[in-house]
Amino acid sequence: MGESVRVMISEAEVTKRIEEMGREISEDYAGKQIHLICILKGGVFFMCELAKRISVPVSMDFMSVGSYGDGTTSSGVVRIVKDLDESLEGKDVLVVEDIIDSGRTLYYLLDVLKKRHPNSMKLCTLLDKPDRRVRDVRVDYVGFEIPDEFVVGYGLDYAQKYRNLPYIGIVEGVE
Ligand SMILES: O=P(O)(O)OC[C@H]1O[C@H](OP(=O)(O)OP(=O)(O)O)[C@H](O)[C@@H]1O
Ligand code: HPA
Ligand SMILES: [Mg+2]
Repeated sequence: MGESVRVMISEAEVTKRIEEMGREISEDYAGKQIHLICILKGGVFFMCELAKRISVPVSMDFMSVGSYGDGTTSSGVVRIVKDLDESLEGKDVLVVEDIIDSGRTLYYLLDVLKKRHPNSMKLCTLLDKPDRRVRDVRVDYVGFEIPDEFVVGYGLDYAQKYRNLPYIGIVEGVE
């Protein structure tokens, strides 16, 4: 059987939820500036859509942390592929992710970022897959809680494919 993608969360549903999250975040950070940190590559679509719906001033930086390679399970070894350009000293940092799955990526990353003395640090993810958690990570903003399925689209890949799908889908017909 060939590989195919079935829609799990439609483009309209994702857009509506991101609008709500943008409003909630803007209220919570009223009077402040948010330093958004995008975790590449998966976080990029969500971060762009979210940033457009935040009404307080934002600055942005990008970091790439890899552990999945081309498979559907994490290797468990997290490494920084590209570090941030700017210091976090005194900033109100909001880390933006596409998905929290085992929690390994964020567990490692939050530990690294906390040591850089931000004024505050919160975590925002489009998708949360709690059934697969092996590391405890406190998430402040969650778009959707999803079941234990390997998903693609909206930044999420399977072997680097499908990131550009405008919805969240389930890959079928793969190991
Ligand atoms: O909670 P975890 O089990 O650690 O999984 C979540 C992480 O894995 C994916 O990134 P990946 O390492 O595949 O890099 P990518 O964003 O470039 O695809 C995803 O974008 C998250 O960053
Ligand atoms: O379900 C997933 N899909 C794509 N990439 C991922 N990285 C962690 N979990 C996933
Ligand atoms: Mg990936």
